[in-house]
Amino acid sequence: DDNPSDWPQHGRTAFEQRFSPLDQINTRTIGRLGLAWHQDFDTSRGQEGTPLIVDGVMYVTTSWSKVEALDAATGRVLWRHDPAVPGGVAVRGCCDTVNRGAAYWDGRVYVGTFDGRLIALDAKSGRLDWSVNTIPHDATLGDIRSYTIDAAPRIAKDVVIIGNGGAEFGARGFVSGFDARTGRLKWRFFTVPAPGNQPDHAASDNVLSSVAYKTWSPTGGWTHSGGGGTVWDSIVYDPVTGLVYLGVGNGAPWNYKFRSNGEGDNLFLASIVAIRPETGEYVWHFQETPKDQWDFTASQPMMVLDLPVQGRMRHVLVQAPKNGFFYTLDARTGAFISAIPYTFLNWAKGIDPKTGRPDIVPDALWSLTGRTWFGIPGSLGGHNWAPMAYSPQTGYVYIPAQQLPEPFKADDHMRLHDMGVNLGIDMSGLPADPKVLAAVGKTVQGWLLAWDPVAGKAAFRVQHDTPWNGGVLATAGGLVFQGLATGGFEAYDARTGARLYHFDAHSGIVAPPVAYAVHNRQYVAVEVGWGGIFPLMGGALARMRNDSVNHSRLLVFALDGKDRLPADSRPVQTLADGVGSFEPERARRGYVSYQHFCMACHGDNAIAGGVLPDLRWSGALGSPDGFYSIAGMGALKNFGMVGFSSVLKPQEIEDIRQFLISRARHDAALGEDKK
Ligand SMILES: O=C(O)c1cc(C(=O)O)c2c(n1)C(=O)C(=O)c1cc(C(=O)O)[nH]c1-2
Ligand SMILES: [Ca+2]
Repeated sequence: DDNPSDWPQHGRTAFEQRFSPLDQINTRTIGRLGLAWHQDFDTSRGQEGTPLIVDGVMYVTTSWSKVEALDAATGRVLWRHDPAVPGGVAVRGCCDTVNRGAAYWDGRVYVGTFDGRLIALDAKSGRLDWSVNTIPHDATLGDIRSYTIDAAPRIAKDVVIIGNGGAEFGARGFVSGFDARTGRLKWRFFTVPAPGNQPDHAASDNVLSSVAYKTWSPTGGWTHSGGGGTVWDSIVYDPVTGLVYLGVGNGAPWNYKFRSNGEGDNLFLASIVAIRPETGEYVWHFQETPKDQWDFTASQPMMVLDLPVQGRMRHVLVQAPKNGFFYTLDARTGAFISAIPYTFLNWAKGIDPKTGRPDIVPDALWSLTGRTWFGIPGSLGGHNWAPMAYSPQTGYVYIPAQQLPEPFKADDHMRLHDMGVNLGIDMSGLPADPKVLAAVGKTVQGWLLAWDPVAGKAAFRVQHDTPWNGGVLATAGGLVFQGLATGGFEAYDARTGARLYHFDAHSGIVAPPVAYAVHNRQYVAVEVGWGGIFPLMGGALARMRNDSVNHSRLLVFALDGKDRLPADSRPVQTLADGVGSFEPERARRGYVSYQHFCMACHGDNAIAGGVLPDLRWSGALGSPDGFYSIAGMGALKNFGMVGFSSVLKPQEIEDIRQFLISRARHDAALGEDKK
């Protein structure tokens, strides 16, 4: 914390509290806050990056893992680096081609690329120092299917640590540690055992065979799908304990019965695992959600705090994972301290106060009951990846919390596909009936939640219009900053939640703001760009009370800032001329294929959330051949839209086109176009 002007690490300091000690912008001066400068990005997909600021230079990462170095006072571009991620890789990621940020260490900038590389750039020139493939195609990795990187690397003791995503498709989670100078692999830690419990010659060998393997059915589907457990976002290095904490993700596939024959807790899924940065050696683990079948990742951002617990100061690790409980663990030992619901949840009756193990509601085990479970939280969690912040002034943790219920029902004909997601869940989404949508819409909520981690309860909640809001920044000016899904950039009084500032950013914000200073002038910067999984997949829910589109840019605020954004523009979408007709039976079949292969990006039931094309209004709908050239043959592959001819027959792709026409005609009749 020697350098209050900088934001040199992902969560500013190693403890990742996202608190800036700067106070020039404060509850008294906030009325003078204005846009100082902005800078457009050259991509129009989700922006989730945390900018780093070191000695007056800002390092930002954008969608497709691109990197820019800017003069942090003026926005002048110093260098740009495009790692040229092939467009077709987009389809290997569940959740947009986002990137959450770089790591800086000793004159180098480290970035994980969406296609699985870790690159080290010279911080002065942007020149590539080294590049390694973190996902080697060797036998130890089990089924190599869908590994992508969107998380920020972390640095601990001269080791760069990075994981990956992919558990919605099929992946076996692991993290790797590379020598920060040379890029040489030092160790690898797998989070899930090898299919036959054979050694990987990795740091995880002992603990996997002695502890984890017996928590899996030896004949479960995981032996083909990899089991999941991807470390796709949070990794925290704690210099006080010398440990690295890994936030481990969900099971692959989600369906626990298919995955593990309905047996065992499936370690280390949905767990926090502590390892040593020098060797990758296992130290402790804590499983938050045994038998995961709700995508209840423990990969949500973690932070380290020193807090009084029953009158005694403890060095703790806290997390508000998807499953709805706020966890406090002893950082050195992993010992369970508490887990308290931070949002409404219905999957567990409570938590064993000694062990921290949840008492799971039997009906919630949808893969075993065969019945539909209306789960709260749903798979997007009570809190997803958007970072929380802590203010030592108030003692509150500020959580971008949400409520997004979801029906879970087993797919009785589960088989593993080569393309598209592999969840083992019935993929039907919401009906198009506006009455049903309105009813479901009422359950969909978003808040800025000020959580008192000592008292174990909410201090206050700021109600937002929608879920999927941005990450949070707390500052010594007594302020909390957050961007919103609906495009507002807001500042709140950290004590009361009173809104003190609003700026219309013209596009949903999901990224977390940062604060820094150059020449004694304080700035607050945030990446703008609606995206991530919710607007891609969310369908009607993502459009509820929100017409956000993606305009990707960096906004930088300061006192007396005078810059302005160009006029807002939203595309006008109408039924394409000559869109043609459809056969109801073909459209019905097309719906099933659409939900399986297209929905994850273009939205549930063909309603897109403002980032990727809404296919109801696609100009390609009128031409069977044109549509096939894109959806079958991959004419738009360089933009991230691959062809599906290897998994869908031409007539199945034509069924999808007819389904989209049926949806366009239905919704145009409801007056849904032109929005
Ligand atoms: O299981 C995984 O491997 C994995 C990866 C990712 C990712 O890499 O972004 C997400 C998720 N899961 C996930 O469950 C999730 O809700 C999610 C949201 C986002 C996002 O960036 O908006 N990514 C991911
Ligand atoms: Ca997941």
